[in-house]
Formats: sequence, structure tokens, C-alpha cells
Amino acid sequence: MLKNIVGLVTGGASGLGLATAERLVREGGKVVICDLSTSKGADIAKHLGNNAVFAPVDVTSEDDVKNALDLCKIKFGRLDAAVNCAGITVVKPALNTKSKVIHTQEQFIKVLDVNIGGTFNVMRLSAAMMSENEPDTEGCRGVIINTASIAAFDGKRGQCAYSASKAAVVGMTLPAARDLASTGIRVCTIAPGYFLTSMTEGLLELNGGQLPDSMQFPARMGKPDEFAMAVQFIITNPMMNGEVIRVDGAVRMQPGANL
Ligand SMILES: CCCCCCCCCCCCC[C@H](O)CC(=O)SCCNC(=O)CCNC(=O)[C@H](O)C(C)(C)COP(=O)(O)OP(=O)(O)OC[C@H]1O[C@@H](n2cnc3c(N)ncnc32)[C@H](O)[C@@H]1OP(=O)(O)O
Ligand SMILES: NC(=O)c1ccc[n+]([C@@H]2O[C@H](COP(=O)([O-])OP(=O)(O)OC[C@H]3O[C@@H](n4cnc5c(N)ncnc54)[C@H](O)[C@@H]3O)[C@@H](O)[C@H]2O)c1
Repeated sequence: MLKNIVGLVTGGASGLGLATAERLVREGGKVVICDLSTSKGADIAKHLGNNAVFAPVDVTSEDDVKNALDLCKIKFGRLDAAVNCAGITVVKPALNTKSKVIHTQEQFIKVLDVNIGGTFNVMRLSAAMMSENEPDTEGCRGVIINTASIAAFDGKRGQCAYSASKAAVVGMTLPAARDLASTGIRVCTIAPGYFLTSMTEGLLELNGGQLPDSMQFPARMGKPDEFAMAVQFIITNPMMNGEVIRVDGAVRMQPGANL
């Protein structure tokens, strides 16, 4: 149960973030859906009803995130959980050994800016708002959940930028938990494997409809709500802090193309 939990979910208009927003509302909570102004976030919030509101946010923008937190305060009065799902990827070898095309520095930096900078921006500003909460019986004032990827550990060819960004999200988990412990704010990271979202759609087709041999069990793509179940577990378990959890069916990515 997430009754009366007020959450803020970035990337909440699609995929894993959307599933998280839907589960929050379904389980009795409230949610600020943060996503790009070009996303379907407004329609999604309207569909979810009075316990959901949309805030147009680029997670790399301090003003956008501050405006979303102000909206959260006005609409719901507090913030208990921030879930960073917003993220992008670039699939490109540092050097394509066949075409001799070199990965651009701009593309590399852009991925880091959104995936690392955006995550940190939301973490720091959300923590400031959570620190105003009255602590619960455990002394807890809030929880922050970031999204890495198994690519942080098993990066494939073409994933230098993406894997670097997700390894950084992994790397921030413990220091952030240490920074915020005295305020009673917990910080965890989920490292998903293959989940069926718009980010991964077409991957299976590109792979000739074949799942990777390294997929163990269950031998299928994950469902976005199975990610949201992990979010609910972390929110509701006071001992979950400073840890990274792979949610991947024991898959370990191999070097090659696609999956
Ligand atoms: C361009 C579209 C690609 C597919 C789109 C994928 C969308 C990505 C969505 C990711 C979302 C994140 C999901 C989540 O976090 C979990 C994951 O990370 S899922 C994994 C997602 N997959 C990827 O990110 C892509 C992985 N990489 C590739 O698909 C390809 O490597 C490439 C980057 C598209 C480059 O393709 P190619 O240039 O054809 O090179 P290949 O890697 O396929 O190799 C072809 C051939 O050459 C040999 N070779 C290539 N590079 C090297 C090298 N540096 N050294 C030695 N040999 C090399 C390679 O062995 C192959 O030979 P073969 O095996 O065929 O004999
Ligand atoms: N799908 C998977 O298999 C998988 C696996 C591991 C990790 N992840 C990670 O999970 C997160 C969610 O991915 P998804 O699969 O749901 O992808 P998705 O593309 O369906 O959703 C990502 C959302 O983030 C939003 N977004 C992108 N840049 C933004 C920005 N600058 N500001 C605000 N919002 C922004 C997009 O508009 C989109 O709605 C990402 O961080 C991704 O790297 C996904």
C-alpha cells in the first residue's frame, strides 16, 4: 500500500515512469508526473484523476524542477518520494571500426547531462523539500529512487555514453544516502534489465525476434509494472537505503549488437 504517499516521478509520461505513476495512484497515493512539455504527461495526469498532476519539466533545468516542486506543494502539500526515471540513450561505438565514424562529444555529454545531471538536479531539490517533512516514527522524512541500468555493469558495444551515465547513477547512490541520512531521507537505485518500453521497442525485432541467450528466468522482457513493484518495495521498506538493486531476471548482457 502507498496510501497517502505523495510521489514525484520524472519520465512519468512513458514506460517505467508511467507504470510507477500508475501504481502510486492505484495504491492510494498521489503523484506529480514530470516529463517534457512535448510528452503526453498532461493527458496521462488527467486520465489518472485528481490524485495526479502534470508538471512540464526538463530534468536538467533547475527552474523546471523547482516549479514542479512548487506545484507539488500547492496541490498535495508535501513530497514523500521522488523517483528519477527520466533518461535517454545513444547507441554508437566510440569508433565504428567499419565506417570509421567517430562518436561525437556532444552526444556523449548530452546523455550524461540528462541521465546524471538531471538525476542529481531532481535529487538535490527534492531532498530540500522532503527535509521540511515531519519525520515518521522511524525518523524518515522521504525516499529517493534513481534508475540506472544493467548497462552500468554489462555495457555493450555502442554503450559508452549510456553505461557511463548509468554507472554514475550507481556511484551516486551511497554518497547521496550518506549525505541525507541525518535528515532521514533514504536513497536507492534500481538497475533494470530488459523491460518492454518505448526505449527498447524494436530491439527484439532488430535481434530477429530472439531473446539474448544470456537471459535466464523468466525468459522474457520485463513488464513496466514489475519495475514499479520494486519502487513500491523500496518506498515501503525502511531498511532499504544506499543500495542498488538489479531487476533483470539474471540476464548478463553480452558485447554484441541489439540485445
Ligand atoms: C543503431 C540502432 C541499434 C539498435 C537500437 C537499440 C536501442 C537502444 C535502447 C537501449 C535502452 C536501454 C535499455 C536498458 O538500459 C538495457 C540495455 O542496455 S538493452 C541493450 C540495448 N542495446 C544497445 O544499446 C545497442 C548495443 N550495440 C549495438 O547494437 C551495435 O553494437 C551498434 C552500436 C549498433 C553498432 O553496430 P555495428 O557497427 O554493426 O557493430 P556490431 O556491434 O553489431 O558488430 C558488427 C561486427 O563487427 C564486430 N565489431 C564491431 N565493433 C568491434 C570492435 N570494437 N572490436 C571488435 N569487433 C568489433 C563485431 O564483432 C561484429 O562482428 P560479428 O560478431 O558479426 O562477427
Ligand atoms: N526499458 C528498459 O529496458 C530500461 C532498462 C534499464 C534502464 N532503463 C532506464 O529507465 C528509465 C526509463 O526508461 P523507459 O524504458 O521507461 O524509457 P521511455 O523512453 O519510455 O521513458 C523515458 C521518459 O523520460 C523522458 N525524458 C527524457 N529526457 C528527459 C528530460 N530531459 N527531462 C524530463 N523527462 C525526460 C521521456 O520523455 C520519456 O517519457 C531510463 O532512465 C532508462 O535509461 C530502461
